Amino acid sequence: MSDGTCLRRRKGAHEIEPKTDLTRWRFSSVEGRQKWYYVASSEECAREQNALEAYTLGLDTSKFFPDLPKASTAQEAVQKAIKFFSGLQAEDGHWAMECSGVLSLAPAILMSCYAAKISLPEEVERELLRYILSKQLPDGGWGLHLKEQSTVFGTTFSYIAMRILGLGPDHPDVVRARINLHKKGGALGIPNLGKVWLAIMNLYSWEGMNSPFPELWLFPTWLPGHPSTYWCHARHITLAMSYCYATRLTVEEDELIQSLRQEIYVEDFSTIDWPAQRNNIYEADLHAAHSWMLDAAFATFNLYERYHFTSFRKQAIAEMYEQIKADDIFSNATNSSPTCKAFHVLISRYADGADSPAFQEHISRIYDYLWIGQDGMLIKVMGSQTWDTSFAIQGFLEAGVQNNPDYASCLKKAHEFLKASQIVDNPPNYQRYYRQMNKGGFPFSNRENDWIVSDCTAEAMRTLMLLEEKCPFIEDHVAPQRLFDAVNVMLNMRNSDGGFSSYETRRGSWLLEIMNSSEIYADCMVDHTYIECTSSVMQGLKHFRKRFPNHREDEISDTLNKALQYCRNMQKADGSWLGRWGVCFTYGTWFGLEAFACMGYIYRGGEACKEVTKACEFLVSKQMKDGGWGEEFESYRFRKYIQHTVSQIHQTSWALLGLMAVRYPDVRVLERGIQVLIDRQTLIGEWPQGDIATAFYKAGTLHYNAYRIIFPIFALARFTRLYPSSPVAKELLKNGSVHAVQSQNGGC
Ligand SMILES: CC(C)=CCC[C@@H](C)[C@H]1CC[C@@]2(C)C3=C(CC[C@]12C)[C@@]1(C)CC[C@H](O)C(C)(C)[C@@H]1CC3
Repeated sequence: MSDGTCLRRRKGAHEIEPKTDLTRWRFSSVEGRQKWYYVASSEECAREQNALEAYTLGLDTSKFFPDLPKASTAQEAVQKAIKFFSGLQAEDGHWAMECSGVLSLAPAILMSCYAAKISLPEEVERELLRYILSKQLPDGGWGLHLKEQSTVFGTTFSYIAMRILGLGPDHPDVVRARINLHKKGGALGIPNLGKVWLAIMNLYSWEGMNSPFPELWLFPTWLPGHPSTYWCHARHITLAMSYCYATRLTVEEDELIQSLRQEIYVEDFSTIDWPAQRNNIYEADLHAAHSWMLDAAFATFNLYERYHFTSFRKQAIAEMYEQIKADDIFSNATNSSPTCKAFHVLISRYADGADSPAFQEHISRIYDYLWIGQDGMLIKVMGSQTWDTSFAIQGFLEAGVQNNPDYASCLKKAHEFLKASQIVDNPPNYQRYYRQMNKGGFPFSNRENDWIVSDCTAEAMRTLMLLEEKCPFIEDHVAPQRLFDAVNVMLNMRNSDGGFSSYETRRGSWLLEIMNSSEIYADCMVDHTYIECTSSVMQGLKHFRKRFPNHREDEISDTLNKALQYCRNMQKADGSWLGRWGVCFTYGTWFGLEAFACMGYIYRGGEACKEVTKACEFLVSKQMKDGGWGEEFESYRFRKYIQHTVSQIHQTSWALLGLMAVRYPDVRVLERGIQVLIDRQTLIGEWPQGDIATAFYKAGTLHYNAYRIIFPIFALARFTRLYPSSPVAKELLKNGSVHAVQSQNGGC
């Protein structure tokens, strides 16, 4: 795939006509809680659509963002981009941009709503259908993510979703999908997570599943393989699936279900040998095969299942319910991920009752995950509110917008938002629920979600500090105690190898990966240590130490030194680092270089330490003919750099940011990259959508709509600040000599 058009199937957004009047959609957000709603045609729209709404929906935005002359320098380009992007800031100060790409999420929510008898507004349903149809592959099927070939999982889920949304079995797209599914042998080859949803929908027998052994939740935590040692996402998905399995939560049979039983299988439903399907997974769906140890464990669990003790089972159900409820309460029913959210909504309906406040709260929180983009409505993989806002502001400040009074209110609002995103207290009795202290941390999305991430904490804390240092007009500063809390939480997240994981400290060992039963994702059982998280925490702590040199001084120094050693240990022989949350070596190497830069390891007098030199050599060796960088998302799966055919805006920005962080001395290299960013900027000041920016767990990809804007802003701004005399930076100095301005304080 060359240019990212894969993100839009059917040759473009507008090939599938919108199913609602797009001008009637409105967006609201309070402290990052996002909500799209439709103003019925019988009602008066209380206000005109704003720039964010019109832009997100793909409507005409010329009255907000008129075409401007093409920028000829980095400075012009960055000013233009900031003017544009500040126009998209939401009313509560954050940037609300799509973070999407997991195609099973909307079908799962739809099945949950179907089973829990929740009716979504008609307009929401119509736009959900548009999105699903827009992602149908030419062969009639769907993958699990935007770059995947069609699979049984993707196709079965989208098929059921289309039927729930009202398309009949003879609709041409449904027919195409069915033919595709039948060619794959029907829905029986669906992986584990899919089997659970089919069983809930009464389309599959619980007998056809390997037992997840729900009693595991009653075992002591020191037992190897206890769920408390899993990565939080693996833990919570296992929890929800085990609860549904243990209670055999199943929707009543109705006409649609009877019909679906005929449609999604090749064989007669009543003749299927269910136990024989437990390990039946279609080849293209399988990304993490069972180990023999897992198969042996399943054989034991399945045997136990036949004779299990009812009293143990009851206790296990009660324990799992308590764990599930705790997450509902802590996360305000948004849960750790939308995958869990779909389960929890349904569990709440069955366990708490249709009229319970808990269930009603769950329904209202479905809207927190709904997002309408140019291809219709989808379920976000998470909101990226805090993350995107932190990087947007870092770029803005690097560009010096604090000196322009026009942006004062934008910066103030962002400051307010970030302040409001910090978690102010630990959840009650959190250790009981295998959580870690989170007081002072920041989430990826917004405070109400309650799940903090190490790098989101570091980036948000640093951004808040930068805002307060650079903007005299921001007076309502964060109390130092809140910054101390952020530092406490980060120090509490140190791993023994010196690095940092994402949500919690690393608990299980690599051995746990052998027991990965997800079948669709690899490397997802443990919260491993990541270069990105480690580097962000280092930059955050380094910045903090400048202002509070005596606060937990020894621990911070020790943490920084050990973290740097971790970075050294993780560097590959070719100088790169493997990034896990962005594609891939380019992303990882950017963070690796920032880590070294913030510790003062930059080029001086044309020389740098060997780690920095090698990393720069690696990046420079990957610079493409046009001056940009481009790496295929498959690099992560194959663990080697795979060259893209087209340079990508986000990767060009990451590579440039890394090189500039360490003051790479050959400015020509930087200028060529910067020129790509200038040339590709559109007339309104944004950049066109490129290829996918994130690959995770070896078999997932994510689409971040903000990355093609925030990272070029950051790179252009850093270039303009560091190399003002480059002819590519500023018009005024066009004839000046080209040299780097060495700064003493590294990239932080
Ligand atoms: C089908 C399934 C399992 C869906 C759930 C997906 C979530 C578990 C994924 C989606 C987005 C995701 C990849 C993300 C992250 C963790 C796992 C997430 C939440 C984190 C927070 C990890 C730390 C990273 O540095 C960064 C902050 C970039 C990402 C953001 C997205």
